[in-house]
Amino acid sequence: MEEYIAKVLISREELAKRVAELGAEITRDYAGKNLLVLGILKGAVPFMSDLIREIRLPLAYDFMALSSYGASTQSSGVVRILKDLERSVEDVHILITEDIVDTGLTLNYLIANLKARNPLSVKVATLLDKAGRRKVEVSPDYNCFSIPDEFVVGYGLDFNEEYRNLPYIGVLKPEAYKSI
Ligand SMILES: O=P(O)(O)OC[C@H]1O[C@H](OP(=O)(O)OP(=O)(O)O)[C@H](O)[C@@H]1O
Ligand code: HPA
Ligand SMILES: [Mg+2]
Repeated sequence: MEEYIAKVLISREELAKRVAELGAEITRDYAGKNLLVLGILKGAVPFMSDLIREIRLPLAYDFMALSSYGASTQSSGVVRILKDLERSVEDVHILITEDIVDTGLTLNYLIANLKARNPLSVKVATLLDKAGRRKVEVSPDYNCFSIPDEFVVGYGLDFNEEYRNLPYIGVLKPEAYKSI
């Protein structure tokens, strides 16, 4: 699997350190609040799983699965909900966890959709922010790492469903794209 990794962008140790810092910040900000951590399947799973164990507060967590509409590889901004929340959110502060904010189209849709359900608040924690690719104005409230416009994999991020289980964030070699 790792023969296709050109370089390690963020090491396992750097990930753990930064996720712990973010967890401490969220612990301070949400003390005394009814917190629902929302994981966006599938990429957010490793980040969310590590982050919730660094948040030293009572919390609930749930998941949503979203899909960009249509067969195009270019996201259209129209998003379908494949799996929704299990209960109403009017009494909770929602913290969305994402692996990456890229064009921002997914998050833009999701925030509007959640706000329409009248939660106490909606904020976003992302592992990676690729701000150079933004198509809509959306900025995460918490971000672990800002990254350049390179296609990254690992720690939840996939290429064609592979590489999600790498324990670090890596950049793919061009051969990886050509081999499929
Ligand atoms: O800012 P955007 O351009 O909208 O891109 C970001 C979204 O794309 C990825 O999800 P993907 O659809 O690949 O699903 P996955 O998490 O199952 O890999 C990622 O996990 C974000 O949800
Ligand atoms: O760089 C990326 N890698 C994997 N999935 C992604 N989804 C948006 N950007 C990326
Ligand atoms: Mg993906």
